[in-house]
Amino acid sequence: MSGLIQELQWRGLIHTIMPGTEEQLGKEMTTGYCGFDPTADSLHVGSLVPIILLMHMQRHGHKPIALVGGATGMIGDPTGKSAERNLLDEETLDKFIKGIHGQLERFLDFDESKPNAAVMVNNYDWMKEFSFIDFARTVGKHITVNYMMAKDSVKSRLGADSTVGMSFTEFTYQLIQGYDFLHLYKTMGAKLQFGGSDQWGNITTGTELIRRVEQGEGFAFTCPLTTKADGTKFGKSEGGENVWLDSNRTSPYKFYQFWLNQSDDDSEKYIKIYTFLNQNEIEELVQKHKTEPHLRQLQKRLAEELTILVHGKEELDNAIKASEVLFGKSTTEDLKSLNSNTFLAVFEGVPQAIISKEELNSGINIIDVLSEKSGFLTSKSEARRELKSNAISVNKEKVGEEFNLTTNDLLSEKYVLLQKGKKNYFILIIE
Ligand SMILES: N[C@@H](Cc1ccc(O)cc1)C(=O)O
Repeated sequence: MSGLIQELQWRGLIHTIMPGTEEQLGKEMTTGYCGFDPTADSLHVGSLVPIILLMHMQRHGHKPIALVGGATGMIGDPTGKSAERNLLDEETLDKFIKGIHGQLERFLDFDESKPNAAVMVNNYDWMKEFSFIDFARTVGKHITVNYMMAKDSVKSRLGADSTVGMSFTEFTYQLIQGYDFLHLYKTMGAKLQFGGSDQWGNITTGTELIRRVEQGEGFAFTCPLTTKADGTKFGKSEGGENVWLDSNRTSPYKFYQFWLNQSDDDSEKYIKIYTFLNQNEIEELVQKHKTEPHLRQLQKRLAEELTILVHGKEELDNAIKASEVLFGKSTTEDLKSLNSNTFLAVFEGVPQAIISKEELNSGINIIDVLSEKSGFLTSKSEARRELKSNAISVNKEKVGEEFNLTTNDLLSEKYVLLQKGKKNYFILIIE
């Protein structure tokens, strides 16, 4: 039961903590919650820390509630935003809620026979029947505008340097999140809320409401927002795209690579934050890493643990296999085992040409394939020369001048991988 805060502290997961929170957690099984607004149909790596916090809670015997913000998603959290956001339409929101719900489910234990079974709620369920008049009378009356205006999320939009101002809609956001905490306190006995450090303002509006309406006490802590040693933004791939938890948006291979590419400094910090390895295991790993940094053991372990956590063991194995394909240690069989998404992710940026299926049916000689059909090599004579010197592979297998490419050579029924020497790749897409 106890020890949760201590553990979060050495992992670097505590930013601010409300007095009494550690005592509360040491005293009894505590119900605590964290909310996720549906701003896309998938969560991205930025949401992993709150998810992991929910998991730590449950591992320490407390009861986690994951809240999906169906109602708050309709308003839009102004926290950290310098300008008013566009409202999402209901159909889009519905899709987003479903996506996020399905993802959160995977990380927690919902087995109701256990006292600390996780629970998933959607704040739309209690907000949808709340009339404006009721809300204004029963919630709004307890919080002054002066109090609300003192929050950073509001202050930054009222100052002289803000040209955009803030709508009444976004201004009310903190009251809705605050009411969630009050509602969960009353109906499910939730005494704790946590989130990223930027959520402190919204969370304390909740503890304030609990105090004023119920004469009760709510507790809270926040975790630091993940930063990178080089100052760039955490959560983007090499190409600058978001790294999502949904494998259709970010392939497990890319996800694996994202963690593998972290710097030494960052991975030393992240291994504590993002994995469940204990202090001894981590210290040992860090020591090993310091003596042989070129082996990138920290990065590898980080990438392994997270890929398993988010995508499972099978996808981790695929991701490792895919990573080896690019570095030449793999066979045709390994290449064939990649699914189409992973194949494209591994060979992202490799030049491509399209060939029609009919043409391939009767077979095309490799010299033509390499030269005029693809443009991979500049001429037939260059193709002959490279083939003679044994430099050309098709799907990782060396071929000679007599080789004919046919539909039997397709990977994922669609691709052929051409290679000259070690590192020059070319992809044929057959349509
Ligand atoms: N405001 C939180 C999400 C949230 C919504 C409702 C809550 O009750 C709690 C948290 C965020 O943007 O990350």
